[in-house]
Amino acid sequence: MATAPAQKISPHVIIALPGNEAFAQALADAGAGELGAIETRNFPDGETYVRLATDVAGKAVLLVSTLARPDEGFLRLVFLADAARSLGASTVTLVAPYLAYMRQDRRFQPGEAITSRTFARLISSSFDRLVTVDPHLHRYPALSALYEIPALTLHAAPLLADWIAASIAKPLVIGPDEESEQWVSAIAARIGAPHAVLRKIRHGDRDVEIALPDLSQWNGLQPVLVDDIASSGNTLIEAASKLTPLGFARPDVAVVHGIFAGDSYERLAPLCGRIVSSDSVSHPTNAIGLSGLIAEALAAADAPDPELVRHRRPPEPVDDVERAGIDTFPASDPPPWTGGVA
Ligand SMILES: O=P(O)(O)OC[C@H]1O[C@@H](O)[C@H](O)[C@@H]1O
Repeated sequence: MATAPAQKISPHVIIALPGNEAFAQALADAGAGELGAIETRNFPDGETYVRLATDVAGKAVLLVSTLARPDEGFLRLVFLADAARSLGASTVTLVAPYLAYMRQDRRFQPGEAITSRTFARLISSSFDRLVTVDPHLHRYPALSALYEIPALTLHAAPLLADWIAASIAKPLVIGPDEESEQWVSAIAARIGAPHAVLRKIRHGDRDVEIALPDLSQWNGLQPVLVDDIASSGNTLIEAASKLTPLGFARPDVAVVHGIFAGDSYERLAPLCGRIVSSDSVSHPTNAIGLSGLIAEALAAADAPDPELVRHRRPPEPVDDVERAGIDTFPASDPPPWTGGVA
């Protein structure tokens, strides 16, 4: 998998949330720090148990968790962040290669929750810093408009561009909607290829309509659809299905966040040539590694950061009972409350 090289070593403790072990390992391999360990499970009543199995006192902790299915692991994430803080971590950074809850960014219907705001507030109250890649900034100009903590916003467009340049002869870079103009123009400029942007009308969560401008001047080029997210996949499916009747070859697809919910990948694949994604969300299409990009950005950000210092909450007093519980029982000898809540 292609990935950008890291420049410097950062002394972080990298802790993977379940399902993020490969990404955390890649971050460690890219020089972002050393892996730490956790123990986590569910009590019989469904509540979440977490334990930091690595000493984090005085250390800068990276909690690595893609947020592709945020509702499933959110409590575990904030429990771990809180545990790290209360056990004396110097900073707790959320590394979320895919950042969830960015698309409900206004009230589309009366009475709706603007979940992007609520989610940002919850994350901001648990972490000192956020690192993410291509968050879906549509109506927000930047994450700072939403998040109360410093946020490193990284961009995968150069990596996607390099994949296209290395893999596709004579590409025509196509964005499926106006929002994608920002990525496709940057990618096309980097590789010296033409680009076009389609028009999308969204009728519902899974219902989109795509209209094409006149693309006849590009006949003979290999279309490559580029987007930030494939969720229901219907944006890409609609776009791909409109191109071949015009005489284009089946388009290749390069997407940053390949969520590919449900059977979307199975429905999209027959319409396309190659489909690749970054490893922000684990999926068989992963071909573009983000760990080097993130490790490099973290190393740069480790230079003294007045913003981070200003936002950092004071260390919390360590709870004696909690420390006794952690210190008294070795990992092989679980504490007496292991069986669940009395
Ligand atoms: O059509 P699906 O895959 O559900 O949703 C992804 C699309 O919806 C937009 O917000 C994204 O930028 C992308 O174009």
